[in-house]
This record gives sequence, C-alpha cells and structure tokens, in this order.
Amino acid sequence: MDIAIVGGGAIGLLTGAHLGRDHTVHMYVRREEQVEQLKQEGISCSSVEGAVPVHSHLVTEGFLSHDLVIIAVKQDQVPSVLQEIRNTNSSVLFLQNGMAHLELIPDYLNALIGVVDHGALKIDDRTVEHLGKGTIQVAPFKKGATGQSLVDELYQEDFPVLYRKDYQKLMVAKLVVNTVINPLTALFEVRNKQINDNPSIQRLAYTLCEEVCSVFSLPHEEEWERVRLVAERTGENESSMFKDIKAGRKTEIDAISGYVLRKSNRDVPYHQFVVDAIHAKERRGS
Ligand SMILES: NC(=O)C1=CN([C@@H]2O[C@H](COP(=O)(O)OP(=O)(O)OC[C@H]3O[C@@H](n4cnc5c(N)ncnc54)[C@H](OP(=O)(O)O)[C@@H]3O)[C@@H](O)[C@H]2O)C=CC1
Ligand SMILES: CC(C)(CO)C(=O)C(=O)O
Repeated sequence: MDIAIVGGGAIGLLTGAHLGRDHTVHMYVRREEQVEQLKQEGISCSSVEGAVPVHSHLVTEGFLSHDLVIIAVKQDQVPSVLQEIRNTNSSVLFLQNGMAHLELIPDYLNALIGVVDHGALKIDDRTVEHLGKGTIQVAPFKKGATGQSLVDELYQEDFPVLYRKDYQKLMVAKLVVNTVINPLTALFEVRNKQINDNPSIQRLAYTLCEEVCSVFSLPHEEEWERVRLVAERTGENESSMFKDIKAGRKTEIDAISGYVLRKSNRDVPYHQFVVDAIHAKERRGS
C-alpha cells in the first residue's frame, strides 16, 4: 500500500518505521531539515532492525495521491493539517488522544479513528524509542463505512493494527484513562504508578474517574479498575502530559479534560480544577 504520514514526531516515526517495512511510506513534515534527514537516513526505531527508508516531503508543498493518509500530529494541529489535505480522496486515519478532533472532521472525508496504546518517545528528527508495545485499534468514523480490508493490510505480528466497529466505545475508554492519569501525573510530576501508590493522588484520581463516568454514563467501579490496571501496566511511564509539561510544550488538556467539561451538563469541579491547573503550569513554562 502507499501510505502518507503527516507529522514526524513520536507516533509518526513509530508508525512510519513499522509500516515502512511492508509498504511505501511518505512522511509529510513541516521543516526542511527533517525532510532532508528522513530522505537521506530513513527512520531509526528501537524495535525495528536497521534504518527504514521512506520518502519525505514538506507538508506545505501539496499532497500526492495515497491509499491512506495517517494524521500523527497533536490535537491542536489537526485544523491546519485538515486544511493541507482538504482535496484528498484517500482514507484518512486520525491517531490523536482525546476526542476534540472528532468535532472537526469534515463530512466528505472517509475518516478512520485510531486509538494508540503504544508508548513512543522522539529522540531526534529520524529516531524514535519504542517504550511500550501495544496495539493500534481502528474503527470507521461514519456509520456504514467499513475500511476493514485497508486496516487488515496494516496488521503486522509485532505491530498489530486491529479493526473494530465502534469508534465511540474505543475513544471513550481511552478518554477515561487519559482524563484521570494524565493531568494528575503532570500536576504532581510523577510516573503513572503513583496513581495507585500515593493515597492522596489516588483519591483525586478516584473522584476524576467518578466525574467522567457520570458524564458518559459508564459503570464507575469497572472503569476505575481499568484505570488502576493501566496505571500499573504503564507504571514506569511518564504520561504524555507530564512529558509535555517538562518540555515546556502546550499540553492536550483541552482535548482531554476540556472535552469532558464541554460534554457535561452538570458541574464537574475536579475536571474544571485540573484544566485550570494544567493551563497555569503551561504558562509557568512559557
Ligand atoms: N507519544 C506517545 O506515546 C503517544 C501519543 N499519542 C497521541 O498521538 C498524537 C501525536 O503525539 P506525538 O507523536 O507524541 O507528538 P509529537 O509532539 O512527538 O509529534 C508531533 C509532530 O507533529 C508535527 N507537526 C505539527 N504540526 C504539523 C503540521 N501542520 N504539519 C506536519 N507536521 C506537523 C511536529 O513537528 P515539529 O517537530 O516540526 O514541531 C511533530 O513532529 C497526540 O495526539 C498524542 O496524544 C497517543 C498514544 C501514545
Ligand atoms: C496510557 C497513558 C496514560 C500512558 O502513559 C497515555 O496514554 C498517555 O501518557 O498519554
């Protein structure tokens, strides 16, 4: 298959390295020096042997035609990427955390929604460290659309891409995990395991979980157990929000906890607090 990946960050490089073994991959990035480095040296990924050759382009120089376009930028960059790809007929796979981008997807687009539970860290413009192996689950955005054969073609034994029917279920499950673990680990600057190990953080986590479950009518105890398990399984991770805060970058708080606030028709004070507190931390870094 001929695949375009927009964004050469942690997830763009990780998917590019793995899919580039079986498919033709075109990386669309926004800096000339990254275009050149990828063109000359390919992608290096800790879980893939050798450098993986890819084509590379400046995103602003227009799009070629591809079987699939994968959007691997952060939430806040989705609008500008949608502008760049507005004339595409290709299927488009979105890999963002949070759910705010779903509201931006235009009707005409043949969109697929992906949930990534790998952990990846960008080391430099062509190098990514694969920190936690997981899966990418993909479901069609529009009712009735399938895309299953395309998704099945992406499957690799050591990099499973799995077709699912219901994107809502997938996304809400990931949102619950991110809205509990990410802001608390970023605020207290701790690894994920502290959600279980620090009794005060655990109490805050439990209440955030109660709030998000009430907004989406989910069974609280079941969801809380799932959050605890993810915090345990990824215990040594620094969450993506904690990493963003440490690096002085804008976080995805508005797309995650902010989305819960926007969807709620009652007060969710703990979510309001973490949104304000994370914004305060972002400002401290600027
Ligand atoms: N990293 C992880 O382990 C996981 C990440 N995710 C989700 O995946 C998404 C991507 O995250 P991640 O890869 O970590 O983020 P990164 O910050 O590592 O990468 C984002 C990349 O997008 C590039 N970019 C930004 N705007 C544009 C644009 N307009 N056109 C082309 N490229 C652009 C940036 O370029 P530049 O370098 O020039 O700034 C950067 O390389 C996020 O929503 C995240 O929540 C989900 C699960 C795990
Ligand atoms: C699952 C978790 C919390 C793993 O760190 C994550 O998705 C993130 O950090 O964004």
